[in-house]
Amino acid sequence: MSSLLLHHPVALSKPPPSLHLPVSSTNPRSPWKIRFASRAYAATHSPSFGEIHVIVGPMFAGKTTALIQRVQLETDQGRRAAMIKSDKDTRYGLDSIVSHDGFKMPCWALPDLSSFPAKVGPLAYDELDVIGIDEAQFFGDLYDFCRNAADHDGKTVVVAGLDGDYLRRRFGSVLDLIPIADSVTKLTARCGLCEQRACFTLRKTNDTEKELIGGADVYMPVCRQHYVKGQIVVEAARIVLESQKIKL
Ligand SMILES: Nc1ncnc2c1ncn2[C@@H]1O[C@H](COP(=O)(O)OP(=O)(O)O)[C@@H](O)[C@H]1O
Ligand SMILES: Cc1cn([C@H]2C[C@H](O)[C@@H](COP(=O)(O)O)O2)c(=O)[nH]c1=O
Repeated sequence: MSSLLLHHPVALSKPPPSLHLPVSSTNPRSPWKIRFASRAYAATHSPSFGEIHVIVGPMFAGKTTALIQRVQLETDQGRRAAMIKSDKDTRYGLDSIVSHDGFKMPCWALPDLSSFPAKVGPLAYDELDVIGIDEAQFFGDLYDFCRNAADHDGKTVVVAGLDGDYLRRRFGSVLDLIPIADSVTKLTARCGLCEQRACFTLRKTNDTEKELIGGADVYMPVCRQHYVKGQIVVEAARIVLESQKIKL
């Protein structure tokens, strides 16, 4: 399974950690000594810190495409990367992340993120520079995993997921990452009804559970106007169906 660690054919070593030490060259108390000591300390003690980049948006906004492109770019630059997705999403099998346009990348499909280091092997985990996570809304341990990976393990974590569900409520812990993220990107899709910018996902069926795996058969990206109108239509249909059930 180590083939799922994506890497460039030419092995490059990790870049050295950058020095951001507040040493002033005008310090009257032996500036060179302080600067030298600080650099020596940093070289031996400074861990290389990671980063967290979050990509959110409605369905069909291009989140998976952006994640694949970002991780591909990293591997092209010689960094070692692995992709993870939730094993709840079985739409395209479990061995690949696949965008709605058909772009693919091999991945680990896992029930949770904490099992990843053991699954991949501790040595292989240590060597990883970049971890991509798709369908992040489905991971209950998303926050702890990403924080540890970036703060303590020096990983660059790129996370793609839904910020909101079909009722526009927060989805999983994706939003909890914002305070610990280096960057947050909200992508938009095209409204399935008017082609305007779409920020929301409309569920076209009467199902009410929060988690319901599906694609264009169940969901449509919509603008604000069509989200509000669409909710009224779906709710009206639900009431009609409920009343018919009662009569039967
Ligand atoms: N029914 C559809 N509605 C909207 N976009 C679609 C549909 N089917 C395929 N697409 C394509 O899906 C692409 C986005 O795919 P993807 O990166 O998987 O999005 P996300 O991960 O945000 O759901 C769009 O650029 C669009 O070309
Ligand atoms: C809105 C919404 C979506 N889901 C599911 C449907 C899909 O399986 C994924 C999202 O996939 P994508 O890569 O963002 O296209 O999430 C859900 O379970 N509940 C919802 O409310």
